[in-house]
Amino acid sequence: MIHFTKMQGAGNDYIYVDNRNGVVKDPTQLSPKISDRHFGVGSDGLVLISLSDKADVRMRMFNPDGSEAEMCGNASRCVARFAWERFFKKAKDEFDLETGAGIKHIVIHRDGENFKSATVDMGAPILEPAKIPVAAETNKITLDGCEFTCVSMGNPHAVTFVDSVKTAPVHTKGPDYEIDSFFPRKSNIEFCELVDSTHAKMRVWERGTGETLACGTGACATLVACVLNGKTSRAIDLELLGGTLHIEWREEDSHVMMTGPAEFVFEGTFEE
Ligand SMILES: N[C@H](CCC[C@H](N)C(=O)O)C(=O)O
Repeated sequence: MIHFTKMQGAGNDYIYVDNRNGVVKDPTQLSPKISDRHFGVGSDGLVLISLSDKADVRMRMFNPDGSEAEMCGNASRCVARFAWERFFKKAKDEFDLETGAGIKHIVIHRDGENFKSATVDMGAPILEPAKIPVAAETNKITLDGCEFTCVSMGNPHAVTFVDSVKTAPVHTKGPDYEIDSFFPRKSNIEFCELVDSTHAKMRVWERGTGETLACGTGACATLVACVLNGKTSRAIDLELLGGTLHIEWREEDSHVMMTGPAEFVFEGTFEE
């Protein structure tokens, strides 16, 4: 019997398990079962929360196909709120989170005793093709005649610009692009529609998942692609199907800052 907490960040919903006592033995097996929206609890994946010897708290994120992602932006805000309320009892508003893509600094924005939002320092984007990874000389590739800008936020992303996210081929092309031979570790695929220099919209086909209502790392990768292609300023509000994230790519240290919501939905127990 596993006690879990369902949370969502901009509609990207995960199952969170306090795994400080190691109750989850095999997350690659558990994630597909518990994430199934008909035979399980239903979610975009499974997140294990535990203590860390390098930071204040640790997270590991598993896609519904059982694969582990190096980093997960929306989940990092939800883990931040979970730890802020349940581990730290709201005693500290800044702390560090250990992830598969390194230590991330968290700032909780509160209104008195109430959570408002969280800002995650997502670190610097990785643009070197071999480290994204993308099998190309540069981080710009052409797939199906469309140009993609490839960016890693610890996990791989490929961003293309479309006239309208409504008509973007998320489901018709996303699955093929995800596993294209350009991407040795597959890729998350983002379709971005520009609004103006400080606003854009994005839909995403996520590696190991399918379309989600939001992707935090994908939002960061999208902002980086917008700036690299001269499309927007370095700070934008990015509208996703499930909500809006504020993303800024700082000049001084090249870190990408992501701010957005994190909500509890329900508690439950799951028979493995
Ligand atoms: N939704 C997550 C990204 C999960 C990425 C995962 N699908 C991968 O394999 O990289 C986010 O908010 O960043």
